[in-house]
Amino acid sequence: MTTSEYDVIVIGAGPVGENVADRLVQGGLTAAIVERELVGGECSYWACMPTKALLRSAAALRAARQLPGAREAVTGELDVTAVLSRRDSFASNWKDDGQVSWLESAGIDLFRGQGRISGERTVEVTGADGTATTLTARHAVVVATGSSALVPDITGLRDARPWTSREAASAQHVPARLVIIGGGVVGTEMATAFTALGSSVTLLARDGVLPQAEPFVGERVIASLQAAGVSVRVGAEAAEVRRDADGTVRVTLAEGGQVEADEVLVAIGRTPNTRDIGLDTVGLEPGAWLTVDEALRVVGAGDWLYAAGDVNRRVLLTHQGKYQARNLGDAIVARAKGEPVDTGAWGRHAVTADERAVPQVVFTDPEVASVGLTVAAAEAAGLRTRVVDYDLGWVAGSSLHAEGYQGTARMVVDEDRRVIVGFTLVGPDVAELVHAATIAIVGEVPLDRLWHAVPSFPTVSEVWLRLLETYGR
Ligand SMILES: Cc1cc2nc3c(=O)[nH]c(=O)nc-3n(C[C@H](O)[C@H](O)[C@H](O)COP(=O)(O)OP(=O)(O)OC[C@H]3O[C@@H](n4cnc5c(N)ncnc54)[C@H](O)[C@@H]3O)c2cc1C
Ligand SMILES: NC(=O)c1ccc[n+]([C@@H]2O[C@H](COP(=O)([O-])OP(=O)(O)OC[C@H]3O[C@@H](n4cnc5c(N)ncnc54)[C@H](O)[C@@H]3O)[C@@H](O)[C@H]2O)c1
Repeated sequence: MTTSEYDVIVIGAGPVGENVADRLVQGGLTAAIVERELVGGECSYWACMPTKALLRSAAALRAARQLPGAREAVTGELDVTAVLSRRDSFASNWKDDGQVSWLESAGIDLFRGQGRISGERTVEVTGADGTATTLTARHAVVVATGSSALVPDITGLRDARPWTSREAASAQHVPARLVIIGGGVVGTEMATAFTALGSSVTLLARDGVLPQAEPFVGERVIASLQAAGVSVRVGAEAAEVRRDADGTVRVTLAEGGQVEADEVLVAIGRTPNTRDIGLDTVGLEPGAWLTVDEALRVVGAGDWLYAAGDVNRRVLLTHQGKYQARNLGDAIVARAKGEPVDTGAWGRHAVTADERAVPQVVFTDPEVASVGLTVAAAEAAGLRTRVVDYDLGWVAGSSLHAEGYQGTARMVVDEDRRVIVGFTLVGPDVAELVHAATIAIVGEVPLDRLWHAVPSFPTVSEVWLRLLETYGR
């Protein structure tokens, strides 16, 4: 067994772990990172990147088909082999050489293997060949071990060899029939992708489609999925799953009836990767999400253990995890150097945006882009709100962008402060519009000042002016 000492040890080299380590080294500390699979984590190989690659070509084709002139030039169908091959390259063919080189260039030491906390400021790494290395940290240990797909206890499901998001994102063939359990982000994105790739898709959305979003979002996505041929079963619950000897999967529904498919994808949320990371050695419960305070310190574990990214359950998104990583990395550096740390609201080391301004884009057809609070969330937070909706199809830029453009924008205003606290867009290509709303919310820009932020004509962004006009001056 060998022992090495670093200022900080990071467990998990996903996007969050990598960014924490980078900030630490840029701040002058030494950092070791421990990874048991591929450097780059879920996002690079089985989540964000490959799924968006699966979706993008079909989206471009749809966009061309919505425009006279371009439409006539599209004479063929989606080339599924080319899409899968492009997806493979976006997943770096499931090899992490590029990310390993980046770690080297950033001055971060990589230890491959399962990392387990084995006491205060100590992490033991067990390599694939059984070799053990003990790492000790002068200042802190950061857990950034992420999350995995949650597979529920539905009778027969595990024996039916279900797909999780991993198998969907890395699929090497397109099943003729796909049944998806869960109407959330993974369920709707994968229904969009696989129906475009040629699968006959059934979506079992027990709790509705994208139920966390503004209600008009689910309505529009359901309509569009149905128009694309997806069978959307709102309220349907899978009670039993069986795979026949010939490979056919049969999902029996709680309300009666059966859906037959070639593959079943489970997309009902995530579970934290904390089962085997030595939490018991520091008095914490293995398998639980790690609860953190405003400084991202793990509650109940002393002042040396931090958790960032999916594993702390604050926000399960790459960009928000990386935001936590940057601010946490800088805070650890500041503490190590005896410099002041500011975790007060919007402070340099705070993660205030996690509560007030989380942007998310769902790459369905149409796209959904939102930031901040929904009306329901704003009211639950006790805010006196005014809601302004605008039909994106009425904006000159939208009608130029696509024939028969359909979409909606909603602005939620805190009436007491006259600032925007929530913004939701649904419509073709709205993804790139949401950052303006993020800036307005984070900057707490008063509505009176927003009248001076003039959107270019004729762009879809002119919806900002229309929303202000509808709100009134
Ligand atoms: C299908 C899908 C699509 C998604 N699309 C998007 C998207 O478009 N945009 C977006 O913002 N988010 C998206 N997400 C969410 C995003 O993938 C996660 O929020 C992000 O990956 C979290 O990063 P992380 O670093 O916290 O964890 P992870 O990416 O899960 O990385 C954790 C790393 O830790 C390693 N690890 C775990 N335990 C140990 C251990 N004991 N020892 C050593 N190593 C360990 C793992 O192998 C892994 O490499 C998507 C998620 C899914 C499932
Ligand atoms: N574009 C993106 O930003 C993107 C894309 C994919 C995933 N993600 C992230 O990955 C995470 C996981 O996505 P997800 O879709 O698995 O989770 P999710 O929480 O978005 O959706 C899961 C859905 O399944 C439903 N559900 C829960 N238990 C169920 C059960 N037993 N039977 C049927 N339905 C059930 C829930 O009500 C929910 O609507 C999300 O938190 C999301 O932020 C992000």
